[in-house]
Amino acid sequence: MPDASTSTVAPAPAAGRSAAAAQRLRVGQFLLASVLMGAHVVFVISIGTWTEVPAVPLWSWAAVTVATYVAFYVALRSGWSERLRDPSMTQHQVVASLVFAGVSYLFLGPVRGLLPGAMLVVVCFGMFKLRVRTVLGVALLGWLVLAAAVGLHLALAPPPVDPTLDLAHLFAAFVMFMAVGLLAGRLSRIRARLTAQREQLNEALARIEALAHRDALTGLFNRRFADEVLLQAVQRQRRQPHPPLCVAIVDLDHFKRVNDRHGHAVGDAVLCAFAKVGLATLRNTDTLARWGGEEFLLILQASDLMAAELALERLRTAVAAQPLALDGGDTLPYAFSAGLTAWRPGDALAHLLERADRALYQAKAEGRNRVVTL
Ligand SMILES: Nc1nc2c(ncn2[C@@H]2O[C@H](COP(=O)(O)OP(=O)(O)OP(=O)(O)O)[C@@H](O)[C@H]2O)c(=O)[nH]1
Repeated sequence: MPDASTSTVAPAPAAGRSAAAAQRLRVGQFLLASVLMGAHVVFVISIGTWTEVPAVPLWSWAAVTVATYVAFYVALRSGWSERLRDPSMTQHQVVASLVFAGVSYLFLGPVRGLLPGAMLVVVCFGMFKLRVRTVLGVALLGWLVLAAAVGLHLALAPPPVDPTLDLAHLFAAFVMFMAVGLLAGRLSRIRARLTAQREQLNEALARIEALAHRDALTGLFNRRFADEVLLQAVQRQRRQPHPPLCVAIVDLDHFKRVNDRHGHAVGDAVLCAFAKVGLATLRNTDTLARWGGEEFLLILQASDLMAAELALERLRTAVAAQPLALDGGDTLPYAFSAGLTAWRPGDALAHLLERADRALYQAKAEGRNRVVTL
């Protein structure tokens, strides 16, 4: 439905997802991360039980991990996270996951070498959302937790201790984490470029839509848009005749003379001055459009003929009170004639316009600078 007000600009297209869709996406991403973390917890408990890791630290680790994920879920679903700068809590989730994963190095016995790879997946989760510095920061934190777990593992291991494998894990984890951090930098630059391009496209689209509805000279709605508004108003009138609909064709008087005496530029300035006075004088539920040349169409929705006549008289008085200021201090008075009519049951759009046109013709014939109602 076109915007029928005289003063509003065509609305820009919706620029982003709705809040509900964004929330759904956050919860979806969180559930995916939870499934992966859940699988990790099951894996660690299985390996830990199999390798006879003491039950208390193993199950405590699992309980704290699960409780933390439940807390994240509640924070997301309840909307509490909306108060945070990042309502998806990506950074919090990545940090928590890296800490829990890092600690699990202590429980994985002979398969602990798999852990740096699993932690890398967590860091990768962050790189789509977080800034480079943050990704590098959380990756380093994850690595430090892993390093502490490796240190503790070596300290607790019965002698003789061979640290080669564990230090190799640590080295590989450092290289992989930092590499992903650097890749995150590239990704973040691409993301920033895409965001800027999307904003530019949205702005361009809004401008194009506005231009498609507007007359280039006066800034009023153009004939195409007025046609759409009028057609929809007539269709609505057919379904529901009340409140009434009035239409006026407004034509500037002796406009050819203005052009001939003062030049086309002054003629253009008169058209713009009329548009300005019209926008300032009419209600913003009325639609004033340039119909062509020095002719304008005024659609008054929810106005009966008496109200419409008053509106046009108000416009006539305003136009008379504000002649165009010319260079050199002179002023150029101008006036208009208007043919006004109201929609009648059975009227098609063409009937309405034809009656308004006849009324305008009569106004011109009766001496101009007046409103005739038919
Ligand atoms: N400056 C300017 N003139 C325009 C524009 N569009 C149409 N015109 C002029 O408007 C004038 C209209 O002249 P006519 O149709 O003879 O009407 P009029 O002189 O206003 O006479 P009445 O309508 O009978 O009062 C023509 O001279 C057109 O060239 C425009 O965008 N800018």
